[in-house]
Amino acid sequence: MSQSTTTLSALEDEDNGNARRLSSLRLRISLAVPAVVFAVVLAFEALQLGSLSSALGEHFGLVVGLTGVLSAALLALLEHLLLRPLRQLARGIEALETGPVPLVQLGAPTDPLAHSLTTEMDRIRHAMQRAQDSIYTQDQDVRRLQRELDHQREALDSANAQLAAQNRELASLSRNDNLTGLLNRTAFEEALRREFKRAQRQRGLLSLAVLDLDDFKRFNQAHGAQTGDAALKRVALLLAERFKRDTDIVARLSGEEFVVLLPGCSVSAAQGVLESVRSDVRSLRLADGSGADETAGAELTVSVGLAAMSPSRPYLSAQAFLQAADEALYMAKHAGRDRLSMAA
Ligand SMILES: Nc1nc2c(ncn2[C@@H]2O[C@H](COP(=O)(O)OP(=O)(O)OP(=O)(O)O)[C@@H](O)[C@H]2O)c(=O)[nH]1
Repeated sequence: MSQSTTTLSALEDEDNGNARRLSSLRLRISLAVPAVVFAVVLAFEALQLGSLSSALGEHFGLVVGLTGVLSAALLALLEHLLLRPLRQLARGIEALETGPVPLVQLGAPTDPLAHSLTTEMDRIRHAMQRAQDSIYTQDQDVRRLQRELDHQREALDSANAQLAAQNRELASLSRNDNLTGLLNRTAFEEALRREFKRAQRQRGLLSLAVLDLDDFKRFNQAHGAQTGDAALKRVALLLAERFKRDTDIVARLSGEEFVVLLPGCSVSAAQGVLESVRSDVRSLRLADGSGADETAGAELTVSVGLAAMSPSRPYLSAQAFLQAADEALYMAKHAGRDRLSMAA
């Protein structure tokens, strides 16, 4: 059985129950009223005429008559004042669910009570309709707000994604050198601290080379700053190509100074690769913007200071390690440039 059928039959049951209760009420009033009236009349007669038995005997007919008349009057009064308005009220409430309440449904149009009830029912119905409209409007508002919220959430997500991308770019910018794209000094120092600690802990090998282009001031003056920039980029590319293991770190420390950090690399292996890098730099022919053949371009050399850390050659700190490589570079410069010097 469907739910609507069940609801309908429940409503019908309720209507039948109400009708039964109304009939029962009417029956009880019909019995109670004559009994009460009869008792009142008897009491009155007894008071007036002395004893109850003589009163009953002599005025029985009169008492019955009076009781009947009074009962009928009282019943008519109850019907008019109580039962009929109750029925009209019930019908009115039922009618509220379906629409406007017609006057005929509640009673004669001329009946002031029925008219007043109809008016009240209409007012209640209108109030309920307004409340329903208001709930509908609020529901629409909530749905609209929900949609707006969804849009704003999407916009926020997209803004967050953009922000994350910009942050990544910013982080990359703050870790990379603008001209060459290599790691900058900040990123290098971070890596040096990390790799130094690791080598210390694991008693591993760590090689560190500082490379500085020779007489770069003169190079710039002779060929122009643009050619100088191109030379820096070319050397950076060369280093990146030579040191491409995952663990290798190549950075530009400043102007014409580069650094290479090689975890797990022995001093002899590092020395071999760095010597070949030095030779490659000397072989570079950089166009100087004069339009001449590139092979006849500007010549460049590099000096290298190399320090190597191992269990037999420990350093006290990362800073001391870097300083050792710097001192080796100074020696290479002092010895005439275009060479590699080992840290003492
Ligand atoms: N083109 C160019 N030049 C730079 C850049 N950064 C630094 N320089 C120049 O590099 C030159 C470095 O000069 P110095 O410190 O005297 O060193 P050097 O001339 O190479 O001499 P040594 O290092 O002793 O061989 C300066 O003239 C700087 O202007 C850069 O990004 N681009």
